[in-house]
Amino acid sequence: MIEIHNIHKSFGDKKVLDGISGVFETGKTNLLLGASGTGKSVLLKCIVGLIKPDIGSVTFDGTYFTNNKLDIRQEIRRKIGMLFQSSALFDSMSVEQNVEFPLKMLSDMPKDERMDRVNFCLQRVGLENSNKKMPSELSGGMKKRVGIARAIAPNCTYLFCDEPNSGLDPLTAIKIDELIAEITAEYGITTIVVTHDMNSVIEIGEKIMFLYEGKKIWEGTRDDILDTDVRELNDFIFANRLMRDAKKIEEEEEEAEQNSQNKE
Ligand SMILES: Nc1ncnc2c1ncn2[C@@H]1O[C@H](COP(=O)(O)OP(=O)(O)OP(=O)(O)O)[C@@H](O)[C@H]1O
Repeated sequence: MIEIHNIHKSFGDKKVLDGISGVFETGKTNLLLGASGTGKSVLLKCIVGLIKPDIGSVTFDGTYFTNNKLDIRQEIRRKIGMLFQSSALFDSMSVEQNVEFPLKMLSDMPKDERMDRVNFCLQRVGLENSNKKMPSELSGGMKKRVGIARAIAPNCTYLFCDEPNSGLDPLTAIKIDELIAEITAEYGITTIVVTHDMNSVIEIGEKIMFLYEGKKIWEGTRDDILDTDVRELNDFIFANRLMRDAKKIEEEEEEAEQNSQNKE
């Protein structure tokens, strides 16, 4: 479980995060949702320690991260897997070498064990026959899969994904979302996904935190998001025509059910 407490961050006189607190649960895909520029990526960077918050703290499974001693922060960092928006694969390395890279850097595993782990992770993401391929030979979806395999290779406890399905077609995007959610549940990882994609919310939003102008103004699950009465969240959700149609169908079904109950 990751807990954040009263996170504030400004750049000059621009306030980006304004006192955000919350809990990201273990074994769940926790979504950080919000429109462009609301501070999602800055919050993610504060959590992983790439940006230091001005005020506030982050705790990983009860251990303070922010402002703690370097060795303790390094130990937590070793448990973090990151999936970047662009996949960020090393172009000059094969698929296998990309996935092996964090094991070489972060562990003293012998070569044969490393290769077992690489093969296991590639198989888990559905890329068992792609070891020797170069990133330039891969589709966008395959690159994301390699990125996921690389993130989980060192047995991460925490997984951070910054807009993991950006640039993918809708079907591939859903597959990547599902893969992240499956791996999260299977290995009991605490996963945080930054997104502004309502499809992701519907597919994998077990726990959602909605940010608006640097504040958390709503949290809940995909099951209750359509019934929210928070105006800013409603505006965000129903800017999408498909979501407006889904809501209309839901209301019509409820009305029909009500009518039939009244008749009985
Ligand atoms: N290093 C920085 N220096 C100054 N301003 C920054 C810095 N990083 C982010 N910002 C500003 O903070 C605000 C929030 O940015 P952030 O990237 O967190 O938004 P976001 O919600 O992730 O948006 P998007 O969905 O478009 O990625 C933006 O106005 C951005 O310009």
